Amino acid sequence: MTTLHLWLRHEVRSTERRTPIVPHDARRLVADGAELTVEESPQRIFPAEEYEAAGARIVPAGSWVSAPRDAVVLGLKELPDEPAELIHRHIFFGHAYKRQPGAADLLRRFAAGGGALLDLEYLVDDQGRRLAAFGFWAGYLGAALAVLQHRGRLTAPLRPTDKGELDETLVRAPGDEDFTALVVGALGRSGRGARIAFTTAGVDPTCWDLAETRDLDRRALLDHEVMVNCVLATTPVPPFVRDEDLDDPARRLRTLSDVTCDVGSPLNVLPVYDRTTEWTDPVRRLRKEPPLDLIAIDNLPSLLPRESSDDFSAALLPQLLDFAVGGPWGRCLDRFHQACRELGVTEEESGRD
Ligand SMILES: NC(=O)c1ccc[n+]([C@@H]2O[C@H](COP(=O)([O-])OP(=O)(O)OC[C@H]3O[C@@H](n4cnc5c(N)ncnc54)[C@H](O)[C@@H]3O)[C@@H](O)[C@H]2O)c1
Repeated sequence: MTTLHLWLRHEVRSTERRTPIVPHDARRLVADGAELTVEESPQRIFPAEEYEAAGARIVPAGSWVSAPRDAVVLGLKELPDEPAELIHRHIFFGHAYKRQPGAADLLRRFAAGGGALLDLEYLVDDQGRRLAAFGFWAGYLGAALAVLQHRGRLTAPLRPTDKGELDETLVRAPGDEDFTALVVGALGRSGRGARIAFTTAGVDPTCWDLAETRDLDRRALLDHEVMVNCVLATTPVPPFVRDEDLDDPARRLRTLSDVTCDVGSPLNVLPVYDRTTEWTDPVRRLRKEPPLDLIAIDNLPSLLPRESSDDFSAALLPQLLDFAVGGPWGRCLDRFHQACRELGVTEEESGRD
């Protein structure tokens, strides 16, 4: 059996402090016989020294481009624009299989170099269930920001924090008024996170999932003052909120937090806005009268980099310890080849399969 050589890369996005493997789990990989190389990274929440103490070799940021060809490069988010040809197997969220902008260009780089994308979004068990995901903390933060906004306590710009500090701001203070809240997609990962954040804030939300939206009671939805959308839509459904609902004088909804952020997609259940909000400006007023504020941040878990990395890494570790040709990684590779075919990207014979 060949030894896995895993190469943890630096993230190019400067606000990305998360990591897919934390030092504690790096130690397990090394103990299991994996060779682990870790790039220095100024913003990663865990310093390189902790990986070194776990048995990893430390190398400069971005040096994966000259890593041995058999190294598997591990990251979370986008690669830099260079090199044009990608010769390695890369594990990260490629966001390239739903015809996103730049998808074909990325796949072409892999095809040109004979490398492959093992997309973390498509690392699934034999039932198709995701094996490692950040959803819980996305929902937790989506609900937490909605509570803070609704109570007039959200300050911008947002900055990464830890759960203890965040929870202190969530605890109900004297003078905080009761409000009604709704979590849609409540049975999923992010829905669970949202429910727990509401509980921390002393709010008992209404919880809806597929059964409750099948015959949507939009009036009941609009009667909630705060709504957090956590659905993972796979087929188009009637929108939960429409433009005309925003103009409805009877609407009680004041704060809308969209964790799903499917803006622009045909599957979008909240087609009432056209762009996400940012850490610098997390809230956008959609209507003045009655007021409605939107929060739609698409990188929520990065606001709790330590907790979200710990959870993600714990889920990914067993898969890395069993990095085999078939199984979940085989399915990832099949999905990569399928995406190349769908986008008309011709792969060279890489002899990798
Ligand atoms: N904003 C962010 O930073 C961020 C981060 C991670 C994930 N996400 C997104 O959050 C969404 C949810 O992710 P997840 O990991 O919680 O998914 P999940 O699959 O664990 O849960 C989704 C839930 O939505 C429910 N659902 C689907 N369609 C529904 C409908 N029409 N009505 C009611 N419920 C419905 C499902 O039954 C399920 O319980 C995804 O779109 C994901 O991409 C956003």
